[in-house]
Amino acid sequence: MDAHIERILWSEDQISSRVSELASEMAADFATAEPPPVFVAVATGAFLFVADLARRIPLEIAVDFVRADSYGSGTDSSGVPALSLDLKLNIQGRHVILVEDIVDTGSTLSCLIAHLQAKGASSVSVCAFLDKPVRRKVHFQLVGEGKFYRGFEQDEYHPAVILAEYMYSIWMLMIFQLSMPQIKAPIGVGEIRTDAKSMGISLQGNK
Ligand SMILES: O=P(O)(O)OC[C@H]1O[C@H](OP(=O)(O)OP(=O)(O)O)[C@H](O)[C@@H]1O
Repeated sequence: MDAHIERILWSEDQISSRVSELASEMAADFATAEPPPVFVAVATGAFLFVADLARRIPLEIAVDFVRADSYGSGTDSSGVPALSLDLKLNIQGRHVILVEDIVDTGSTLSCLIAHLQAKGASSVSVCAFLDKPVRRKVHFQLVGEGKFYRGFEQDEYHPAVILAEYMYSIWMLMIFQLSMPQIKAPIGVGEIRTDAKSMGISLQGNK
């Protein structure tokens, strides 16, 4: 295994058989579509995935590419993507299958689906290699009879992320407690006193 790969989620055989299943499912769904559907792959990430699908699907499909860039850094996009590569094919009245490698916040898909609909696609489906529904921020709507074909789903957070978020919550709670002035609030026969130094709460009788 390469040094930069932390862990393997799915083996080559698992991926290969899942791609074949997706191709078979789409072939059955579009068996009678005339003309056959167009694969619109989202550059750059989806180029290998669309090639694998195209080799396995027994239909005379056409392939084209689009690209939408959202200007951000690291793994979080800035939000609203802008189209930076457009189709060459005319998709007016055609069934389109938008092929993505990863669906994360959903903003890229949302932007591209609207674009394909505006170009006159009769339906827009999505075929994503990997879906991360826990990261979704933008809800995307398929067009016409469009379906969502999903290769794999990654729902869980990485343990390191869960630990980091837990430690952050504890740290924020400690800062909150330390910055609070001492509170003296009577409740019936007793009172609650917060001791900022020990961050404890004690019940004491009224004096
Ligand atoms: O659901 P979203 O939050 O919009 O993110 C998903 C998009 O982000 C990635 O592309 P990226 O912008 O990294 O470009 P690339 O494929 O050229 O690497 C990925 O390939 C998707 O297209």
